[in-house]
Amino acid sequence: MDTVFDYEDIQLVPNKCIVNSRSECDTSVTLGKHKFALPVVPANMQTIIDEKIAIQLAEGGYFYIMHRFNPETRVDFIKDMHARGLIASISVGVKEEEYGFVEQLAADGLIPDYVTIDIAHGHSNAVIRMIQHLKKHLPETFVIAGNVGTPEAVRELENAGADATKVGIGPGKVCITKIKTGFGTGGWQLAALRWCAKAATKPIIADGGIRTHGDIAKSVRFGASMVMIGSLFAGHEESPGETIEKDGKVFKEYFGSASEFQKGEKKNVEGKKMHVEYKGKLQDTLTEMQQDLQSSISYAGGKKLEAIRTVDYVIVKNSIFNGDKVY
Ligand SMILES: NC(=O)C1=CN([C@@H]2O[C@H](COP(=O)(O)OP(=O)(O)OC[C@H]3O[C@@H](n4cnc5c(N)ncnc54)[C@H](OP(=O)(O)O)[C@@H]3O)[C@@H](O)[C@H]2O)C=CC1
Ligand SMILES: Nc1nc2c(ncn2[C@@H]2O[C@H](COP(=O)(O)O)[C@@H](O)[C@H]2O)c(=O)[nH]1
Repeated sequence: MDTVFDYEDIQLVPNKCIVNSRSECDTSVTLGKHKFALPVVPANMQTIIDEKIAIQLAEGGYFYIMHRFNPETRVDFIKDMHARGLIASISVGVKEEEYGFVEQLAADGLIPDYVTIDIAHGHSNAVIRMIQHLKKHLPETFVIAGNVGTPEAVRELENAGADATKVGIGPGKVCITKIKTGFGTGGWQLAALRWCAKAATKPIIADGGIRTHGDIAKSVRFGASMVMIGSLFAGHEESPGETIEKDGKVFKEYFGSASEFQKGEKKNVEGKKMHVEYKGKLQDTLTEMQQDLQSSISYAGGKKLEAIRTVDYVIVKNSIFNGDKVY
């Protein structure tokens, strides 16, 4: 591993513009059999997505991944999404009961379009076994496996049959893995993404650490096909979770999937809870993200997302904000 860096340390270098308007730039991306409006997916966390948001995103042409924390609702969720003519994209864990769940889906002919194996330490035999189980019983389903932070892990999960791997251990806003265990890609997520992308032969989803819309373009430059985002999607009108008022300002809760609040117990806690300022409508954020990414594509000197993948970059080591606050 050579030089490491993170989102803050990088600036992309502009190329000559070839469009007359940023609206000419196409931010769409294909993952598996479907095309989506943005290379962005809200995190599969309980304070980020619920059934209503999943429908809103799918109807709007955005990718989504439903979380796995109400396991008993997943069958009806798949049926409902398919009845509406929408993609069904769910998450699973690796505990014993999940094997039976996958077999039941296959027996009932309920085939999710996407299944994400959502585990903290994805470079494990438990995840490899689940990939193989999914591929055996649901061969048509696109399987996303994670999370990992090394090229070895990407190769092993791809070889086991994963259609995409999710990279990011510890860079999340409500993550405390890096502090509690000393491990992860926190602080060097962008470099880890580049390292993993060099080994990957299938799509990579960069997960965690996105703090500004420009970080999406940087992720694409360093090899991501899709970017998973939690904190920037927290705090919207539609966001699940408690709303509080403090000093005349409205906040909404955002908690980690490995937090005490999610688990209901203080065991192997690797996540925390925070309150984020109310952000208004989710669609407004998605629209702004799309406009910013269209602008990124224009600076890359192209009309499509692919233009970003080859731009030059410089390492500026934590100086790009120059004391400015972004949000
Ligand atoms: N992206 C990230 O950086 C991180 C994300 N998370 C999120 O938190 C949620 C909970 O994750 P997770 O605890 O994996 O899920 P689960 O609580 O469902 O645990 C899955 C299984 O893996 C075992 N397990 C968990 N961590 C380890 C480990 N480090 N080594 C060996 N076995 C392990 C668990 O056993 P046991 O509990 O007995 O060890 C359990 O049997 C997920 O949504 C995940 O995405 C959590 C931490 C980091
Ligand atoms: N270490 C932990 N990571 C977590 C936990 N819950 C979720 N996550 C990861 O964070 C990203 C979102 O990151 P953000 O910077 O965009 O907010 C999410 O997709 C998970 O991979 C947790 O409890 N601990």
